[in-house]
Amino acid sequence: RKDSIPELGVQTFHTDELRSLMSHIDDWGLDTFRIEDLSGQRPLTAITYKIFQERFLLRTYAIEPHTLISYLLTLEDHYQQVPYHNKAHGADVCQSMHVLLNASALDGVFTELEIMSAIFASAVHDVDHPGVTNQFLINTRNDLAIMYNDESVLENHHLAVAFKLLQADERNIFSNLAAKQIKTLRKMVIDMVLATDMSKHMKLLADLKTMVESKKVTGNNIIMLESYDDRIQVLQNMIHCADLSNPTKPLDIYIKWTDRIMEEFWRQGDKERDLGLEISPMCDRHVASVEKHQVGFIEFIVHPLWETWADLVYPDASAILETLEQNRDWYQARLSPPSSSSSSTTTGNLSNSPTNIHIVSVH
Ligand SMILES: COc1ccc(C2=NN(C(C)C)C(=O)[C@@H]3CC=CC[C@H]23)cc1C#CC(=O)NCc1ccccc1
Ligand SMILES: [Mg+2]
Ligand SMILES: [Zn+2]
Repeated sequence: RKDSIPELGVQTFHTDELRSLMSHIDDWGLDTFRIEDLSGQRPLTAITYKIFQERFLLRTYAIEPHTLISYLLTLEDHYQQVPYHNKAHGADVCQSMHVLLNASALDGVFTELEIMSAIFASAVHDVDHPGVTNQFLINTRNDLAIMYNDESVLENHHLAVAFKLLQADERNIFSNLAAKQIKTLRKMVIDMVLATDMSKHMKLLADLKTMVESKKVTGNNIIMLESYDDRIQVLQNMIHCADLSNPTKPLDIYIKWTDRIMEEFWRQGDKERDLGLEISPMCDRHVASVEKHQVGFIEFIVHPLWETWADLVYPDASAILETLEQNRDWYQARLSPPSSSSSSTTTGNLSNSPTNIHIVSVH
């Protein structure tokens, strides 16, 4: 008996509205929060199912719809209910990767298997995230740090959980792939998820810059990638860009992600305070994070990465880079102290949490 699968993969009382939203699956800035509400709290299943359908991956790899739904629902249930690194973030990175793969500079560059690997890696990349950093797990001698010898502890765990869930027959979406295809997919997914460890950021960016400098394109400006190393390096930077895409989204969406990550950082700070540990940067909710932190994330991490990505796929990511720069200017305008001293008292007592800044900008 085949349980009939709902049209959009999830049970919802808002079929028309959800269908309409999902028709924008190819657009940058899709409102993942709205999809979370309309999909019965199933944003990851709804979004990933739609992308697999849109790219005909079920047909190409003979994936049974109910096997895919069963895997996605279980994967989604293994994302923890933490403020930021939850199923909505997984869904958001998956949809962002889907859009990045559509860059015209990458037209026909990646194989169907590489594309499915990238979508799958994005959907699983933070599964079972406990809402604390690798350093916190290492400092508290957490079992995960012992298990993975302090090396990319979270990212190794996300991968192990994702592949463990595939072992059940009713969830094995890759059961009809050839052995060699499974081997290739597994290696690429591992390489991509491990690349989302922020400690790899500088090396990833340096190699991307080298690639941009020596960029080879075909007649119609399509990037040429000969070796596995070149291909996986681009895919690793894409999932890294997707993971760092919050500041490139429409401002109201970016602010919501910032509110969530700050709450997650502050809860870690609360744990560190209770444990008598030194409180990590940006994690002390009783200290308005110093301005250098606030713009530091965009100035020193997000913008350099997206500027380089935009170079590689020029002009495909120009609008994204433009939004990032507008958002950065918005934050800076609200963080730099006003010139006259008289008004310093009003902004002085506004803690620099994004919500307050938002209120200031509105009123
Ligand atoms: C969405 O904002 C973010 C989203 C994510 C992260 C991440 N940080 N890191 C490292 C760099 C610490 C990670 O390893 C995380 C795991 C993997 C990838 C990136 C993650 C930071 C921010 C921020 C900020 C940030 O300062 N906003 C500006 C700000 C802060 C306070 C008040 C107002 C504004
Ligand atoms: Mg992660
Ligand atoms: Zn992530």
